[in-house]
Amino acid sequence: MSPITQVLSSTPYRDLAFVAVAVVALGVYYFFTHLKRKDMPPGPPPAPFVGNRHQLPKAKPWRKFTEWNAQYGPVVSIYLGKTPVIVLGTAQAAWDLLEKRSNIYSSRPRFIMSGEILSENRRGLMMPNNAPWRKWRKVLNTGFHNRAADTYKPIQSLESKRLMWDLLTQPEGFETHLQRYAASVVVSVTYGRRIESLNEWIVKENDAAMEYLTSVNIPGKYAVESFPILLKLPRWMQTFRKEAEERKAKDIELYTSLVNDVKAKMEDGTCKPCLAKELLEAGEEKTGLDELALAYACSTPFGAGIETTAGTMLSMILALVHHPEVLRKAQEELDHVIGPDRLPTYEDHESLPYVRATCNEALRWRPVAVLGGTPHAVTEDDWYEGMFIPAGSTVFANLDGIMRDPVMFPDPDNFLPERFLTTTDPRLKDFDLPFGWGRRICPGRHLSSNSIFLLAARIMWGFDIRPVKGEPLPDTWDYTDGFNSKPRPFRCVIEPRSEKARKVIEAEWEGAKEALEAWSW
Ligand code: HEM
Repeated sequence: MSPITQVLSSTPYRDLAFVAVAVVALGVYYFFTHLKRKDMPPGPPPAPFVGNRHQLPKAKPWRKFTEWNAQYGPVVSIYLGKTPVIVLGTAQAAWDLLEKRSNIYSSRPRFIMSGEILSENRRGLMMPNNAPWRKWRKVLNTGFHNRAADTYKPIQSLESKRLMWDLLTQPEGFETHLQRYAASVVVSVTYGRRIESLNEWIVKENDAAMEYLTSVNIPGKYAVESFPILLKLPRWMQTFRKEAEERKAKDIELYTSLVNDVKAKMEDGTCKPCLAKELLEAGEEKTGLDELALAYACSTPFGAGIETTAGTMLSMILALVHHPEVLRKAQEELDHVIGPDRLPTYEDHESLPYVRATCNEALRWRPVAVLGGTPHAVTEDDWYEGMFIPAGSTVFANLDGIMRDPVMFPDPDNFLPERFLTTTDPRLKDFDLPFGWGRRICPGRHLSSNSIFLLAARIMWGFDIRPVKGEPLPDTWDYTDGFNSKPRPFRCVIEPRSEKARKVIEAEWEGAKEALEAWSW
């Protein structure tokens, strides 16, 4: 042993050497992080290795994002572990980057457990911007673009009559009724079959698949998300795969059996228009999707279209409980345009500007996709207003903050449909901000806008909505956690506005029953 080695191996010197190495390593880490961060958007200083993770609350992280945007500006950068994260806090920043530079801002961060292992890269929502995603996206765009969405107006209208009946006969269950409506529309437009109750197997099985998907998506739950090198271990050592692969087998069985049912219905000539039918008729050559990819594509709306639509309607009801003046104005418009003898229809859309503004305001006041949906990822280094955004950054468009930006929406916490009537900003007139940006914009936006308009018009036409007498008003900030945030259960009174309204609702439901039969399997 050399004299130097001898000295260093004695205990006090060994400890000192260890501390010295640690200090130098930290110094190097800080130097390089600072160098990289120096030009990046401002934000709270990250801690070594964990970044800003410890500063983010486990529940409702978007509230912290909104605070940071208020403190540091419309574009903020933080670190989650070693991944740079960009938080956009104004619509302008989101438009400039996600819309105008959509060619490099439309990818996704890597989802190893949920996207790669559980879904074999077949769930488009989590796919990066690559050729399979573009095929998947084309199929959904074709299935639900503006005119294609019109195909589904009849089933939406029939289901809304069922909803009106449910509200008439069992008003306290309004949350379940909205959820059932949204689930039935989604299952009808994908597989051509409606659902009568949330207890049906098709809902339960799909719910189980979604629940598992959400459960594996929790940051920090699996070491492999932070250390992808674990994927290089021999397969038998990758124990984290086992449960997810078992679930994958069940998902595949469920999704293919649902498409096989549609095939059988097509053969006996009784299949209703739906996404699965359209894709099967087009064939693999046109869609570019093999059987399994097709089955996964058809499963998409179940995860993306139920909570979002029902959650927005719940926010609207909560807002109306607090703002009787809005309900009164909408009812004045409905009485004037529709009168007492019939339900509003899609044809009344252009004649009901205040109802339309109320729908926009519900989408703005409490955006259900509160973090702007699944985060985007940027694929090339970029500069924006003098700030450096490195390739590989995760990008959140924080709708919570964007929708409460006082410059774009003065008095943002107020529920004010009028803001959409008096605006001269074309981007508010054609309000698709709640549905995201660029190539990732929500493909279900026409379908869900059609639902929200018809439900809002019919419910406000037929019912009075009030707080429960003697109870405090429900809390307007008591919302669920998760990527989709909706009001936690609350109570209110929902009553028919008149005897005449009750009669119309009963008669419409009687008339709808037979037509709905054709959608029941
Ligand atoms: C009120 C109802 C809805 C709202 C507020 C909403 C909102 C959003 C938002 C904000 C995004 C993220 C966009 C982005 O990444 O920039 C999104 C994506 C998506 N939405 Fe919706 N959505 C709704 C209903 C629906 C419905 C009914 C469907 C299905 C028919 C649907 C299917 C999807 C899909 C598949 C994506 C992912 C697109 C992709 O990754 O390329 N959504 N939605």
